[in-house]
Amino acid sequence: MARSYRLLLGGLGENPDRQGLIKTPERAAKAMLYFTKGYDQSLEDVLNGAVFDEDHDEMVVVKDIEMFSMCEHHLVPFYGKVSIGYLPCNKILGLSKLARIVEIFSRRLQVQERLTKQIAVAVTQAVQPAGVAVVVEGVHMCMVMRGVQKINSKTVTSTMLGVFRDDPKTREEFLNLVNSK
Ligand SMILES: Nc1nc2c(ncn2[C@@H]2O[C@H](COP(=O)(O)OP(=O)(O)OP(=O)(O)O)[C@@H](O)[C@H]2O)c(=O)[nH]1
Ligand SMILES: [Zn+2]
Repeated sequence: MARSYRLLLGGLGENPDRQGLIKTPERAAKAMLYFTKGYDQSLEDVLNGAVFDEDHDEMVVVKDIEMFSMCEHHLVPFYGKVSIGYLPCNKILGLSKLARIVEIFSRRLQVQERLTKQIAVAVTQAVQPAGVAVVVEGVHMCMVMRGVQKINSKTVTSTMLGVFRDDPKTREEFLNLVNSK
């Protein structure tokens, strides 16, 4: 990867051997590997056994989880926040694990729609709840810094599984909780 970044600097007409750029290919490769570290993570590792038996069947919502991802079309960032709700079926998940699940799938080359669905499916796999809801609000730098340059645009995507898909009241309760201050 560092060799590729060196070529890229040449392609920009830069001198990769000038002082400020000598270590840039290694730095950039390291940064890109960090932005995509989710490829090396599995759901099982991240859960670390933090699934607990609990007689709780009311909605759990963790909202406004920060998310940084990389647009797979332009290799520039998109970022925003993720809200996750689930309706437990006698099993709950360590709360931090919801944020860690966001990390597994956001730290990859992504489109926001797939990211949203992958998070919902992972929560389902982790605790087999009665339903899962995920809403992602993202700002895409490919639409801000280039292209159509719409600096205030936000993209909202959602995935509703189980009761959140089938029951409008459950979905509404989730959306009210997510949209409340
Ligand atoms: N659905 C979806 N599209 C995305 C996402 N991120 C970027 N895109 C879009 O991917 C598309 C790629 O379109 P192309 O026409 O091949 O590329 P482009 O010429 O750079 O397009 P413009 O961005 O319109 O200038 C663009 O419409 C982007 O807005 C995403 O997360 N989801
Ligand atoms: Zn893009």
